[in-house]
Amino acid sequence: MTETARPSQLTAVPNNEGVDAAVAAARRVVGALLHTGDRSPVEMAAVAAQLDAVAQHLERHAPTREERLVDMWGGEGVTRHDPVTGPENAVAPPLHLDGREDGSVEGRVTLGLPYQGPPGCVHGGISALMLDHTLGVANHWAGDSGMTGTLTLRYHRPTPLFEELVVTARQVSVDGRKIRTTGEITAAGEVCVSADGIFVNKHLPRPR
Ligand SMILES: CCCCCCCC/C=C\CCCCCCCC(=O)SCCNC(=O)CCNC(=O)[C@H](O)C(C)(C)COP(=O)(O)OP(=O)(O)OC[C@H]1O[C@@H](n2cnc3c(N)ncnc32)[C@H](O)[C@@H]1OP(=O)(O)O
Repeated sequence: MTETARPSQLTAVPNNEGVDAAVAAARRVVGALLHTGDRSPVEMAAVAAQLDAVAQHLERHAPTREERLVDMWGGEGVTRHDPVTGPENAVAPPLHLDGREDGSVEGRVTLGLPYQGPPGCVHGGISALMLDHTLGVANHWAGDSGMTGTLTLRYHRPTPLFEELVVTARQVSVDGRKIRTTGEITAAGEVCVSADGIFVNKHLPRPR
């Protein structure tokens, strides 16, 4: 058998239509607003009015929050709305994750200005968010999963914006309800952040 692992998609594939397309446009707006700022000839009051009109239109036609929560947690929809990979979530970078035959998961992402912490670098909380989620998905891929109990991070070097990051995670052990999972973010082959997590096998009921 060769070394080549057959990747398996662990994140919802964007539809490029419907809400996914609107969310992709919204992400672009968030990036463009931050990039443009107030030192430009753009009439921001007009931009604000346009965006408010869009928000009002959406809110008028939205189901109740309870209905939407049931919808979100139905079927295989669980990866469509999370804040890391979800194509329906404008806050998500989004990171795309694949499962590997060796039991690990891997994703690639390039982050822009909305995720900045130190100058030109990724905010540490964003790195923590991506690692928490990726470790959680690695647990699903391995077969035993749970909620994050303790997540320990080591920030080895600043994580660059505008460069491809590789986020990886793997389940290390299962001891009763306690699951140990590790992961890291690398840039150009160098480890920027490493994570060591204890997850506890517990799942909250899905809204019905
Ligand atoms: C295209 C389709 C693809 C399909 C495939 C899709 C796959 C992917 C799908 C979906 C991926 C989703 C990925 C999500 C990832 C993100 C995860 C989160 O963000 S979770 C939110 C943050 N975490 C919380 O809010 C927890 C809050 N805390 C609690 O609820 C409890 O404290 C909990 C559950 C952590 C523990 O409570 P107890 O009562 O169940 O635990 P006790 O019975 O006391 O302890 C059991 C054992 O665990 C240890 N333990 C308990 N708490 C611990 C802790 N906080 N840290 C470490 N160990 C702990 C204890 O020492 C004990 O160990 P001893 O058996 O004695 O050895």
